Amino acid sequence: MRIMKVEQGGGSEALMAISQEEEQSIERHPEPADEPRQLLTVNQVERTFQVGGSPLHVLKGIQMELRQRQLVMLRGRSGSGKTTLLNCLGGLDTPSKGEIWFDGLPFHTMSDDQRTLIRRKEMGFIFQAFALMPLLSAWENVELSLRMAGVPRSQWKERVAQCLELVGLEKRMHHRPFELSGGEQQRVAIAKAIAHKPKLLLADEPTAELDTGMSAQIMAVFQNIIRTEHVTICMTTHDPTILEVADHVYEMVDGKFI
Ligand SMILES: Nc1ncnc2c1ncn2[C@@H]1O[C@H](COP(=O)(O)OP(=O)(O)OP(=O)(O)O)[C@@H](O)[C@H]1O
Repeated sequence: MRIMKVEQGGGSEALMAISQEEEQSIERHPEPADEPRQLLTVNQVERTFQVGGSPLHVLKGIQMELRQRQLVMLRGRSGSGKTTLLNCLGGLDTPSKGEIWFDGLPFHTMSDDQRTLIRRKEMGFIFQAFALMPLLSAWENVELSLRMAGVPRSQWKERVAQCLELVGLEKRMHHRPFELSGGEQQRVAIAKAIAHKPKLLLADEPTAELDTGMSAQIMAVFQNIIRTEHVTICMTTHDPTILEVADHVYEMVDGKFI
């Protein structure tokens, strides 16, 4: 049995026990070598919430796939279900029906602890709930992410410098969030989310608070990290001006893709 730290909303941490047997019981089911490489497959996913005693069907049979090194966008009106889907993809929530396969792992049948383990090692998040720590510098924020992911301390310095450079913040490394612009803060959030070399980066409205110029810069950073870090990015957006850089756009209306 070992004890690990897990993130909670608002950046706080909790201790969670993960048994060795549980770690070992996570079996991957790799795809046959002759098929194209998919990172994530979503099969007929539904998510229903109970609200005031009645069911609210938020996801109504979602079918999608993410391949390695793709930039995929989920677009749709407020309330269409984008965040709910992103939460399911990241294992923060589980579907009521259907399957989610992440890199050969059946996310839909795994325990919360198993999903937490995979999430910490193989996914990065740019969500409000995983926002920057306000009293820590850009450098310390990225370092914290490596500490949380269990990366050996000896690797921190080089990796933090590399990530801040990747997002173009090498000259602002020691600034704290309130000393940075909105776009720069978002770049720290990106550096923090990719520091532990995840396979999948999930971002909920990463350009929502930014003007057109800054949004374009963030998209350029995304394209850069796909090229250099070989990560797959899935993000939600309302912004029609950034859609052209996506490899694929899923349009969501009332819990379904159209
Ligand atoms: N835990 C929950 N319990 C009950 N209803 C929920 C829950 N989470 C989401 N919903 C409902 O599901 C619907 C879709 O919400 P969701 O946040 O996924 O939409 P969205 O497309 O991301 O919207 P926005 O663009 O405004 O963020 C909303 O009507 C919301 O109220």
